[in-house]
Amino acid sequence: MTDTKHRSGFACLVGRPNAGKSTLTNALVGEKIAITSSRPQTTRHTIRGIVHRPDSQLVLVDTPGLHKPRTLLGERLNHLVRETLLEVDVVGFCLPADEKIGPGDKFIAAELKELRRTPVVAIVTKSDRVKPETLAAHLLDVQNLMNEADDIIPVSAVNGFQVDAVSDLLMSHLPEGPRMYPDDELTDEPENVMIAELVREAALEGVRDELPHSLAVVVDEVSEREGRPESAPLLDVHVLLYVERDSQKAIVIGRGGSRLREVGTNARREIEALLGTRIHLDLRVKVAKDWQRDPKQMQRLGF
Ligand SMILES: Nc1nc2c(ncn2[C@@H]2O[C@H](COP(=O)(O)OP(=O)(O)OP(=O)(O)O)[C@@H](O)[C@H]2O)c(=O)[nH]1
Repeated sequence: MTDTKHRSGFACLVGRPNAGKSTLTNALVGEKIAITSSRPQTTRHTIRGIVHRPDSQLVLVDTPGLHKPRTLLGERLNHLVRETLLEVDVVGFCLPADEKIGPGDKFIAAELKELRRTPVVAIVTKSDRVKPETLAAHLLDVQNLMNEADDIIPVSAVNGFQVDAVSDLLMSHLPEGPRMYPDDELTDEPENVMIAELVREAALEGVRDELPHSLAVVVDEVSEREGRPESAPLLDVHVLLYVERDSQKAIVIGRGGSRLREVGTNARREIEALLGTRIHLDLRVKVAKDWQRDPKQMQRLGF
């Protein structure tokens, strides 16, 4: 390549719930920062990961699933997604290889066509889940869905197939520009938001009901424990989990508090890895009635 100019800019991944956006973000960035879960729609906050190369820097904005709004929360998410789409240099449209193109994908494709100026790369995710001939047929379907000028690329975030190629392709659409972040920066998401996401992820694990939409997690306070030796600091992290109904509170807490203890243990491990220091994690579950439909409560909970 003769082009040695440095490039930098923003990309965001869109796609219907469960399309593999968070997992791909992690694979591109190479460290766990976005939250993955087998439940749809767990990524509420815009989380940025940064891919560093000697000649380019790609800032990834991981957006919540673009979908038809069901509640006030859904409407706000979509507004956030649209704003993000207009601000970035390139959009990666994730379509899982193991599912046929559906109304959700068509809805997003139509939204993307409205963008006009922003280039779109169609990323066919989870390619490890299908046979080559199924993948080939799927790529043709995706091509028919997209504009002629759009790039199409298959990838697997799980076995690493073409992950670097996806970075290259996204980076090729970035404008010339200097580095925007230091090399060791992986995300500029405030730590508290990441802590809240890790607790949320742990609390949703294995819960087989409508909880995902009803659980909001807020970090109340983080403080350094006094009187600890300098070589072994301890952080006290107080986190509030808001649910909408008493019945959901019971689910989160579990019999005799057993489930909440397990959530705490799992989340603590992740948060300690994130912060690189030992923590004491204090979890409280509260009921905020119908918070999803109440703009004031939503604001308080950070939406
Ligand atoms: N086999 C395989 N599974 C994948 C791959 N990428 C994602 N998955 C799985 O697909 C599921 C959904 O992945 P996520 O990354 O959470 O999807 P998402 O699009 O961020 O989902 P939302 O947050 O709901 O919008 C998870 O169970 C992942 O483990 C892949 O490349 N191969």
